[in-house]
Amino acid sequence: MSEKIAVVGAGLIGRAWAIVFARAGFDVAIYDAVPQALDACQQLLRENLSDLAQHGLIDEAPDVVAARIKPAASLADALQGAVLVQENVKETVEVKRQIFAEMDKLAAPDTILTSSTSWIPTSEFSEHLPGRDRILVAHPVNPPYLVPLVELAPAPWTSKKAVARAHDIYTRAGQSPVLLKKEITGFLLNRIQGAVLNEALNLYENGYASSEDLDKVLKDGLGLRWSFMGPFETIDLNAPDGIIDYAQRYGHTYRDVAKTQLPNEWNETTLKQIESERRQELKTDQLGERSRWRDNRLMGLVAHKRKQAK
Ligand SMILES: NC(=O)C1=CN([C@@H]2O[C@H](COP(=O)(O)OP(=O)(O)OC[C@H]3O[C@@H](n4cnc5c(N)ncnc54)[C@H](O)[C@@H]3O)[C@@H](O)[C@H]2O)C=CC1
Ligand SMILES: O=C(O)[C@@H](O)C(=O)[C@H](O)[C@@H](O)CO
Repeated sequence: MSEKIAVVGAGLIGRAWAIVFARAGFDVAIYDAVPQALDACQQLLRENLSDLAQHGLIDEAPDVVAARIKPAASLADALQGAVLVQENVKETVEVKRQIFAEMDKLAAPDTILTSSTSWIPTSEFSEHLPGRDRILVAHPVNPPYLVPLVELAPAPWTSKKAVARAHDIYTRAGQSPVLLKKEITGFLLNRIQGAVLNEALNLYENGYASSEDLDKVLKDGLGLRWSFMGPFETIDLNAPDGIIDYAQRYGHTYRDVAKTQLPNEWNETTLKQIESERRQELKTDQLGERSRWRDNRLMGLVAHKRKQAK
């Protein structure tokens, strides 16, 4: 009998996690407090699975994978017999505290409870729970069935055994887990993503470049290299004698420039201006279609990387 994963919250990320685990052979129970969300989920799952199959990114027929994903009538039913629960509900600490208190009561003592939260450290929603030693953040990147990074961010009281078991399950599910050695808001990816967005907003707001050109800096520049190399690997190759040589050549300039890189206020005026420029390129009712375009481009990239790796 296959191991069971419970997915709580059948929205954008919950649905995607269901695909990740079902594709890897786990049985998946998916639950949502809003029945309509569960209904919508089934159709969207089939669309995503069909696209993945077209790019050769699932090894079984879409229907076989879809058959492993079963809606649960209650939270208790979803958690029954699960080895791991992936929570994907609203991004507020209050809702996370509430759902983890419920799940801690319902789940078997050895079930690992994880949150997809984008920013909230585990200790902010697990501290007072009896089963806190089996709770940790497992933050995905959207969509996790294409972007395999998952950030494991335990609280100081999360047991090493729970972290090791979570790491094993995500690895077997085809993900690429990284481990935070201590807690920080936003973990690794969103802090780095935030630093890039912060500087892009500053440069836009102060009239240095258009939003279109700032997007090009990533998609026709940094993003190309970073699609197969990280920042340290990149600079290690950008000076004849590697990273130290690079630092000796440019480190002082990065330090000086950093003093001018101030926190951005994300003010409404700037964001509305960028939004209006985006809406000239893409109407609001085209966002869904564009998301599928993004996923198909990502699928092509992932399929290419898989071929390269063989
Ligand atoms: N959207 C994204 O790109 C990413 C989101 N995340 C995180 O994943 C979590 C979910 O995000 P999305 O899927 O985008 O949100 P969403 O709004 O698409 O889905 C949330 C779902 O949870 C359900 N829900 C709310 N309260 C519930 C409860 N008490 N019990 C069961 N179901 C409940 C809602 O009905 C809804 O279907 C958030 O913590 C978010 O920060 C993480 C990485 C990427
Ligand atoms: O970008 C992503 O996929 C993830 O890092 C997320 O957590 C959210 O979408 C993030 O961008 C917003 O918090």
